[in-house]
Amino acid sequence: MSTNSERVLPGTGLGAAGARAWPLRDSAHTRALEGSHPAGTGNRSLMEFAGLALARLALAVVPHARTIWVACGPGNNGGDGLEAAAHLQQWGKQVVVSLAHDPEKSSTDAHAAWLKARAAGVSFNDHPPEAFDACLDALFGIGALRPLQGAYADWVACMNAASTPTIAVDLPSGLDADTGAAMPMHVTAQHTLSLLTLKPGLFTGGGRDACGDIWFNDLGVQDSSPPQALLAGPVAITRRLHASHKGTFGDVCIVGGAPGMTGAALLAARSALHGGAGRVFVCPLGAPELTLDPQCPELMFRSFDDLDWSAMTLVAGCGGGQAIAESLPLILGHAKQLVLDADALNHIAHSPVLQQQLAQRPAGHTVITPHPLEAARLLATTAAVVQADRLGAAQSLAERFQCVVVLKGSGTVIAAPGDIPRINPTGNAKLATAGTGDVLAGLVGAHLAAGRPAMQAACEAVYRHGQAADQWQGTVLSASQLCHRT
Ligand SMILES: NC(=O)C1=CN([C@@H]2O[C@H](COP(=O)(O)OP(=O)(O)OC[C@H]3O[C@@H](n4cnc5c(N)ncnc54)[C@H](O)[C@@H]3O)[C@@H](O)[C@H]2O)[C@@H](O)CC1
Ligand SMILES: [K+]
Repeated sequence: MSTNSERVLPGTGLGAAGARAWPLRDSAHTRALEGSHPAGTGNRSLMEFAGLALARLALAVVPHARTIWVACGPGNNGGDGLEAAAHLQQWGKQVVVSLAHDPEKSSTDAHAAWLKARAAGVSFNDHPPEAFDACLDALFGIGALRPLQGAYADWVACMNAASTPTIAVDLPSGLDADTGAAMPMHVTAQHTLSLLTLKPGLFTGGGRDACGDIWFNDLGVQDSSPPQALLAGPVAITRRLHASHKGTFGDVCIVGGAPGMTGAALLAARSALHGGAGRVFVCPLGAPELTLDPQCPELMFRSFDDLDWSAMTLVAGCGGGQAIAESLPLILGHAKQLVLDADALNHIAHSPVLQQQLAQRPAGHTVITPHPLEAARLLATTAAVVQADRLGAAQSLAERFQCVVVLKGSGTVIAAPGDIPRINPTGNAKLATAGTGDVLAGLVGAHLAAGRPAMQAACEAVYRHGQAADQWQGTVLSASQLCHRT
């Protein structure tokens, strides 16, 4: 095995350069994998490999650190920290370890690591050193069970307040490995080294903000079993045939824009056009007099009742307000390919009849793009419940409504019935502004119109949408600027 770890993603706001499709595995699978390799590879335990990989990463990312504080918890996460502490001390660092448990009661491996750290000359102190150049958060990994209290909470506060970097062992303490839900008290690290498996919780919910740069070391254990989720990889550039015409890339029709919300429909339409659709029609429900978008004269304006949209990809919602409600039965019943966003989803959430219509649409032709509150309305729950398990919520929606679901937010989740959910690695907080959701809906429409299967269309559009924000140099990105970049 290599003790060099691989960087999977840089911290938030730094783009997803170099990202590729990684398998993500939950803690139950990780424990089963650990159980099938109790002795690691060769004659070293997995913990010994983990400790060496951690110490090497620390040397690589904080090479000039002299004093390193290692905060160790009572389980094997703490054992990893003790192994790393022994190496770093032997390599000339001044290592201070804090423990709040009796090491005589640790697991066999963690006890052996404690003896090694003592033999190496590591200092032990039950409170953090007055000054330290870097810290290893080895408090809790996949075994964190309850909110952190007492000394553990104090140590987390100390790490988070320090101006020096924290490297989280396996995952930041207080973050749920499977869901990315962060406890009120959790570590905010600059680097996280995920061990043995890459956990889904690092990439969604509170994960990205808590982890910083995400690194991975498989500890020499190869795992070819199906993952519980996938990190979505970059979009392949598709070659457009020379012998193409505007019909080749499909027609998109945007239905939305209730009075005062015409801009939402225009944003979706411009985005579909710049996203590669052959022709884009707009049905602005609140502004029938509108016949031209001067900034995008390619768009064609029609009344919804007069347009033959039966062979088009429809994008419905986009500032549709109350006006979209009366068209939804027709749209759900007859649209060939369909993207449902915002107000369309809110109306569906309130109507069992529309819900049934949605679930009965032909498989593989519908994408819904809810944010957490819209997802909560559809699931008859709260946004907090959705955010506590974003993967689970997206998969439930996909199964219940038999469609592809794009659950927006930090680490957008894309789920389809019977498929492995994807977590998107691109995007940043510049997207947290009005209209970016309309841009995404239009872009999904363009990818569907180009003939992509619904899951692929959704994954590609979400990746490109986030990538455009990652590549944007300014600090503020408006939705209309975003339209042109995707
Ligand atoms: N699973 C694996 O394959 C491997 C695991 N390793 C490490 O071991 C970790 C998992 O070890 P464990 O299962 O021992 O779990 P943890 O080390 O995450 O913690 C579990 C221990 O903490 C206690 N605990 C949980 N929440 C607490 C709280 N709020 N306050 C006080 N005590 C609390 C539990 O009672 C238990 O004793 C991984 O995250 C990883 O760092 C590595 O050694 C290598 C391989
Ligand atoms: K940790």
